[in-house]
Amino acid sequence: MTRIAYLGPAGTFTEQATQQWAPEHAADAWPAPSVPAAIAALREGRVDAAVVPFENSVEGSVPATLQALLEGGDDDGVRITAEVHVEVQFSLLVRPGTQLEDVSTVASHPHAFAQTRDWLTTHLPTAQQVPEASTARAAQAVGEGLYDAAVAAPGAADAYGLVPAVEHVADREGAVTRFVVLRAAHEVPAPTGSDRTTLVALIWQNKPGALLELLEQFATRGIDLSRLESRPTGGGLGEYCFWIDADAHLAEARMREALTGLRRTCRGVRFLGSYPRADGRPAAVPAHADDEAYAEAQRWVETLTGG
Ligand SMILES: O=C(O)C(=O)C[C@]1(C(=O)O)C=C[C@@H](O)C=C1
Repeated sequence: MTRIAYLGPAGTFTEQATQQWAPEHAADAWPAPSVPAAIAALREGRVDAAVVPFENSVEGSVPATLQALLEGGDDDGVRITAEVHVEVQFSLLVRPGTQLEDVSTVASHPHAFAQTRDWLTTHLPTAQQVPEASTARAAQAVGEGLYDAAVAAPGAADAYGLVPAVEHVADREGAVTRFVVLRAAHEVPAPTGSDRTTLVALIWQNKPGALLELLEQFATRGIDLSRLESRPTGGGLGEYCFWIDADAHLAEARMREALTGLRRTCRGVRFLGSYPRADGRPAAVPAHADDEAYAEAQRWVETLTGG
């Protein structure tokens, strides 16, 4: 039995991701009130896995998740072990009988507001927007009479006795949110040939070429990057760290070499996991960068002293 924490309450997109990832355990999963609470439950051993939102194809990364992951210090053993993609659709949910013209307060998750901004500006220009911890928490609060409407997943309506006033309120159809499954104790799943590694690198400030040097660690080893994002460290204006998704696995020689290069040249490196890609796209490994090429080169170096 795998005990899972997810960003709750019931009816979030994160719950959908949990059902997709572990259908057999999802019914018993714990709906955490926030992303930090889900990750804290994992760190404290109260659950075996935590499912949290990571980034969205329209609005980008989820700051609460990135921040909570970094709070683990140098290495608390928390690892991303899987990713799940969920297509997100939004409805405007209300209590039965509420008309659109009666709506003066709308609640939702900030990422959901960002994805329905144009619709809300056009159709509810004077309504007050209230951020909540999740879309389902917003729907629950509407059910409790705290707000008039919630922007949430269509499926959240049933859980809280609501009905859709309007369906499909997203500004862009086909948006996808990427969720990650976290586990503790340094767990790294075996390579599959379609893997990603997530890292955070802190470069030396005011060092010309520091970012180029960071990128070179991957480029010279034939590793494709699928994501590179600079985010403030919180330590002062102008202090940034880089979030990196690299298309390679820790078990591969090219990735291990890149990590040693980062360790030597950066101010700090945080390894957050190697795990299978949700889309299953096979990694393109140049011939000069596969494990055999590294092994052959190593054997050659050893012959140089006549050994
Ligand atoms: O509030 C939810 O339902 C969530 O699962 C969180 C979340 C997010 O953090 O981006 C997930 C998907 C949507 O993009 C909006 C909200």
